[in-house]
Amino acid sequence: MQPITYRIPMRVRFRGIDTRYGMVWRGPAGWAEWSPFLDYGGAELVPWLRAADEAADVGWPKPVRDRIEVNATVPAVGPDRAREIAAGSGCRTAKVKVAEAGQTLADDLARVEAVRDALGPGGRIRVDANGGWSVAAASRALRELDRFGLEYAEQPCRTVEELAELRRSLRGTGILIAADESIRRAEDPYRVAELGAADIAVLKVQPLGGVRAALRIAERIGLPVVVSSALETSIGIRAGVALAAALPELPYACGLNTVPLLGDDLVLESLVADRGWLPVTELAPELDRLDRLAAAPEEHQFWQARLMQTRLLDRKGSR
Ligand SMILES: O=C(O)CCC(=O)c1ccccc1C(=O)O
Ligand SMILES: [Mg+2]
Repeated sequence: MQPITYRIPMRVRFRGIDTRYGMVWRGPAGWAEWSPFLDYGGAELVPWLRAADEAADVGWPKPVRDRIEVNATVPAVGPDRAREIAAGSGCRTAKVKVAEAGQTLADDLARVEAVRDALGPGGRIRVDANGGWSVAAASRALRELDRFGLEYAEQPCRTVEELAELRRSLRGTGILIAADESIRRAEDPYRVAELGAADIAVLKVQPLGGVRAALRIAERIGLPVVVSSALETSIGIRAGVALAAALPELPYACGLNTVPLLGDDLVLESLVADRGWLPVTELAPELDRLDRLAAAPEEHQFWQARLMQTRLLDRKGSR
């Protein structure tokens, strides 16, 4: 079938995005989503396309579990909204965005404190700085935030070298480091492990080229893995669920509960956590939702051209 372009407003602005766009189509094996962010381009889009082709043409590897524990995702909002999101999610684990441009450590401390209050002492809190801190700023901020008990800090600094330096400086504090951008936007995802830059690897299906490609990285990287979303609709989240379901070990909750950040969804039974868990089940878009959420004709034309260019790059690269 011809790919359809969707357009879904975000409920909360996230990563500078307030409208999410992407394409979905059905192939012999099932439904696929291709939704590279608009700030990605060129050859960077090829793995995102391979992930969609896998979903449409091949389907999922064999699952070893039938449900996936997930974290609530708390954007860089004020403490009251943060408390509501964490408490309302039903999850035992929350991931809190920190180091947002224009905000201060005091904002991060208030947000994390509110989330600790919502989850209680048995809850787990991880923070994600998206590379927003220098080594010195991260070292100070993480020690202060750890008053509220941190499970780990995701991408506290931008580069692999900085992560390695920070991780050495935090030795003895028990604060763990997870790498996200240093894996998904890196030439070489294994440098993180080679340089001792992280304790945990965050893996996302679309930027890494599909479920099987991510499984191979998980196997080689030798670190515990957290599967996380790229803000997809339930169709794309299903691929993350397939990866999480197929990993031999899954010691941490996954970052796959991001459908609540979208204002709408393409399926009727959305992949939204029920008491902290996502089921491993099949799903398909509803035709009237595809109609209602269809992007404007000029937006669809842009995405068709983007898809065609990426297919050409994919063929060139694999020759
Ligand atoms: O991990 C989660 O809880 C949600 C996924 C998430 O945070 C995310 C979603 C889209 C783009 C980047 C990120 C990120 O982890 O930085
Ligand atoms: Mg991240």
